[in-house]
Amino acid sequence: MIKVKRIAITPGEPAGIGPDLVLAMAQEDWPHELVICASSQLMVERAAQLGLPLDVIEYDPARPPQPHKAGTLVITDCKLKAPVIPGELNEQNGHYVLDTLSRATQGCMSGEFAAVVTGPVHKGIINRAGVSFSGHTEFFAQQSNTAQVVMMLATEGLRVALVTTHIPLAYVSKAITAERLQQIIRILHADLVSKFGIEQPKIYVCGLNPHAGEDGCLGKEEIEVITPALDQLRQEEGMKLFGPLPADTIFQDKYLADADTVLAMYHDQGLPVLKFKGFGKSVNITLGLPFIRTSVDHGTALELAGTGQADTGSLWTALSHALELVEKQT
Ligand SMILES: NC(=O)C1=CN([C@@H]2O[C@H](COP(=O)(O)OP(=O)(O)OC[C@H]3O[C@@H](n4cnc5c(N)ncnc54)[C@H](O)[C@@H]3O)[C@@H](O)[C@H]2O)C=CC1
Ligand SMILES: NCC(=O)COP(=O)(O)O
Repeated sequence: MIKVKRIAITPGEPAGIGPDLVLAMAQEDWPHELVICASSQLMVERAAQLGLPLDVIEYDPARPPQPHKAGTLVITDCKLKAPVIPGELNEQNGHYVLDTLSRATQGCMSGEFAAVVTGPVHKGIINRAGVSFSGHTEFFAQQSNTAQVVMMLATEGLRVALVTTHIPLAYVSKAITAERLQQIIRILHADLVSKFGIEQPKIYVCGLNPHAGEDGCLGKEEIEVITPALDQLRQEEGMKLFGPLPADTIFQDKYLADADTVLAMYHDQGLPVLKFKGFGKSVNITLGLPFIRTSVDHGTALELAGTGQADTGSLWTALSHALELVEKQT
């Protein structure tokens, strides 16, 4: 019999679809306890707007974890700073969102929670609230004092990891140093072995420039940085790395049938392909953190908040994936 674990869930931006999705997911039984880091008032109001039954249970860390029962929500209350209107961002609640993430981090770091699953946040409104914030990935890394983490999204038949995450395109080339690339690949390799049970991961690496630089006439990063960094890892650490290959032709069956993951150089080089294949059925996983963190593949979809039209597919995938990782760990 499996031991019941506590999984933290952060619904994210209160005016977005995160609360709706969490409420919809809560309508089924789950084998582990789900602890929602959010405002109880928000969840009760949104449940009423959606016409969903809800029995709120105040979170008690002293109580042994219980499997999640359909129609209930165990909530560790985080106070809103302002009332919420679905679909309307309010910068006064920027700090509320960060409070929910900090509560989850603190619980994951102390061992209170076995994992955290995050709903979508709105990066812009958190910045408008006066906090420099580029994403959960960077926030959790900073809060857990982790120097380097890796963003990887996965859907049926494809995993895509990123060398750079939420930075302007103009900064990407400078950010791709041999040191960073090697750190990222080591984390990716280690987690594919330990978390995904792949003995000798095969990592297919994209070039940065069109046609992977075309022998240097369309850009020199492949020759000066990427190829030497990969060669060193192949020779000294025995990793199975392929490339750098042109990003416009790497995503074809010939390579994907063999690849355990594709490593893209930047956000919009890899994620559009992944989302074209599996938007709404993908999970975002942060590798290299001292705890398990999975997330949805989509954003706040403000126009759908409170309508009951938002699709729960990605949250379901993210939660199922977190539970798999938790069970594998034990
Ligand atoms: N995990 C996270 O916290 C993420 C947050 N974001 C943030 O979300 C905000 C809005 O970003 P957008 O680029 O507009 O992306 P979005 O994912 O919110 O919306 C893109 C399109 O997909 C639709 N959509 C998204 N999720 C859906 C769902 N579950 N069911 C049905 N339709 C859905 C929306 O209605 C819209 O048409 C931004 O601030 C962005 O930074 C974006 C991606 C991930
Ligand atoms: N495109 C992924 C995204 O924006 C979510 O990033 P994060 O908030 O999980 O770091």
